[in-house]
Amino acid sequence: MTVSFPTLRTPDGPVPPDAPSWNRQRGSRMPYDRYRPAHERVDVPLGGVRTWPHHRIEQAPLWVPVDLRDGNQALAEPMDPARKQRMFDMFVAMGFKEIEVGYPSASRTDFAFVRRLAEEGRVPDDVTVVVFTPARRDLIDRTFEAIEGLPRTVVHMYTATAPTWRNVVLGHDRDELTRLILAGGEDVLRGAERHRGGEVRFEFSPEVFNMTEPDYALEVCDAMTRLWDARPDRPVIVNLPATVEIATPNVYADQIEYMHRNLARRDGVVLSVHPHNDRGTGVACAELALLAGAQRVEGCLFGNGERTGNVCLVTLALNLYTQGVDPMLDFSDIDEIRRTVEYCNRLPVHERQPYAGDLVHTAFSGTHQDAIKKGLARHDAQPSPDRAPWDVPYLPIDPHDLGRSYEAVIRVNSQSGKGGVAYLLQTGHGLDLPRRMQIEFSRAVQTVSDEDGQEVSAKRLWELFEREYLNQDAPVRLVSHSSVEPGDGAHHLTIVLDVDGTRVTATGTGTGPIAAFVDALAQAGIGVEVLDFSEHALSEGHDSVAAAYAECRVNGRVRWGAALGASTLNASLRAVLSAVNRPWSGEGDEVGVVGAPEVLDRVGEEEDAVGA
Ligand SMILES: CC(=O)SCCNC(=O)CCNC(=O)[C@H](O)C(C)(C)COP(=O)(O)OP(=O)(O)OC[C@H]1O[C@@H](n2cnc3c(N)ncnc32)[C@H](O)[C@@H]1OP(=O)(O)O
Ligand SMILES: CC(C)C(=O)C(=O)O
Ligand SMILES: [Mg+2]
Repeated sequence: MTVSFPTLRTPDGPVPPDAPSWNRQRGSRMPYDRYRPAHERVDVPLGGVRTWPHHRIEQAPLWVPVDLRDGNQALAEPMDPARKQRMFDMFVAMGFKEIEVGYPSASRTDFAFVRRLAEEGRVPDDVTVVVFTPARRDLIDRTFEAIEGLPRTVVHMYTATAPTWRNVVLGHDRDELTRLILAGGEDVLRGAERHRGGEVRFEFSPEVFNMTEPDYALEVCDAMTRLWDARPDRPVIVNLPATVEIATPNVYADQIEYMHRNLARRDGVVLSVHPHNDRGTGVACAELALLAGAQRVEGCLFGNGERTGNVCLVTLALNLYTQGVDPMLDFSDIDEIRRTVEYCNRLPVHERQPYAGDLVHTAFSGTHQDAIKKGLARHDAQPSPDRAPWDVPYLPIDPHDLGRSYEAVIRVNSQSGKGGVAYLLQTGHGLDLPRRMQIEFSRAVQTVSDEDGQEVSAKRLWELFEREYLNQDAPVRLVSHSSVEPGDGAHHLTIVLDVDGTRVTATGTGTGPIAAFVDALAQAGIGVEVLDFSEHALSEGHDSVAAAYAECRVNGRVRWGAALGASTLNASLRAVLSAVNRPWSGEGDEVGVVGAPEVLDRVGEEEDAVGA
């Protein structure tokens, strides 16, 4: 069936003449030619001489969350003071040492929040707050009013420097804009001289740095570090934003390396980056920028921020962590961090958000589940699993490290296989199903999930297991049994059965209790052959003591039975009956006599009877 989408036009332009035969894509009628490639919009420095591809990130940069300013200004409902305070306190608890707390000249709420930090002494001794201002005297003065009494502050001044902003927004050519920026810088200097209280340092951002001519960005930044007398003992932060992402991350890296190599007073400069995520590559930009010489990264938790957001600091820091580099931040309760950010921003964190989304440690698909189950089993077999090297397939990080349990790691739907099903029964109920039984049961589960198209919850999975194997309304039930071992190697077992409401007593003999049971069943007219058998004690915390599984041939059909029991013997006998009783479709399905059975009183030697 062809479905029509009336507003769409299947591309019907020519197939490019040089297209290979395996690619039949045609030209679209989208007006892509309205857009220009990055290399036509900005000069890209460093062609052929870049060094960043050869570097590695071996230590965490200085992380600076800008959620309380850049993130906040992007919210339909900006944070109220309580929300701001809660986020600030969380940043402190996580280990951030430099925190941008707002744009105090922008609103009364921002101003009041900074005042509260100052007046109530809420900034710990080792934390520096950053406040943001444009290069306008009235707003700079107001900014200094806000920080009066704060122990350590960075005053962060910004002005857009790219041609479109110069021409369209600010109406200044390069020289005029440099003068405006330097005038702002002087106002900041004066504010700092008059400032009563603790230390003030300076930060300058040429907004839209990534679209600014490299020589002009360099000229303006050098002018600012000269004006502010950048020195190693009182460094100036030069923050180079990709305010709107327009290029692949390698271009940003080239731009950062160019500045890193050419900035004057480099040892008096903290080189900072501030990527946004318009192309979805904010994280890549930040990482490549670190390779290129950046020392400080501004971003927001879970990537809040204007449009597609700021670079996500959680992803960046945990990317380092999974390389064995200390992120110098604490993520050991990622869900608490996520809840706090969701509360403050009134925005949900996506289920697929790296490291923190609800689904990111979850596997639905069968082969992934199988691999994870095997990987976790191997991992847990090591002496101290919590400290052991992590190498579990499909899980780039141990969810435990983030305060998560393994419970959500495996979830079952129609894409799942035996591994996931077995894992859930094992973790939820302590059952260790034999491999062929896993295969059999997962088919039953798949039939159900295929039919209703939905996820099979752990509760539903257990109901299915009970229905398949532990059914109490079965036609043949074991009422009682008593066994005797006279010492001649033989085992004698007397059983009382309830067969469709009729009591039947029978006695059997065999080399072990199961063989004797099978013999007794045969005497009672029930033919069954036990092909494989296993049992185990349930893991701690489960009420019953034993689980038993029996693979049986009944009426020429092979199927598994299972039972839980207060004793191993009880569970074992009822596991055999479970196989006898299980409903299945097909011909000649009644329970019937098949002659004297040959019984195996052993575990796991049979070849795969059900198929892999
Ligand atoms: C990439 C970024 O995130 S930059 C930060 C952006 N954040 C915000 O804007 C949030 C807070 N801002 C605000 O609340 C307001 O913009 C205020 C209170 C700061 C200023 O408000 P207003 O005085 O009404 O000015 P408005 O918002 O219209 O700003 C535009 C004016 O500032 C000028 N301007 C813009 N950026 C800068 C700058 N960095 N330095 C100096 N002047 C600037 C513009 O040229 C324009 O001037 P004009 O009115 O002479 O044409
Ligand atoms: C650092 C400032 C100017 C900013 O938020 C940006 O450019 O994105
Ligand atoms: Mg920004």
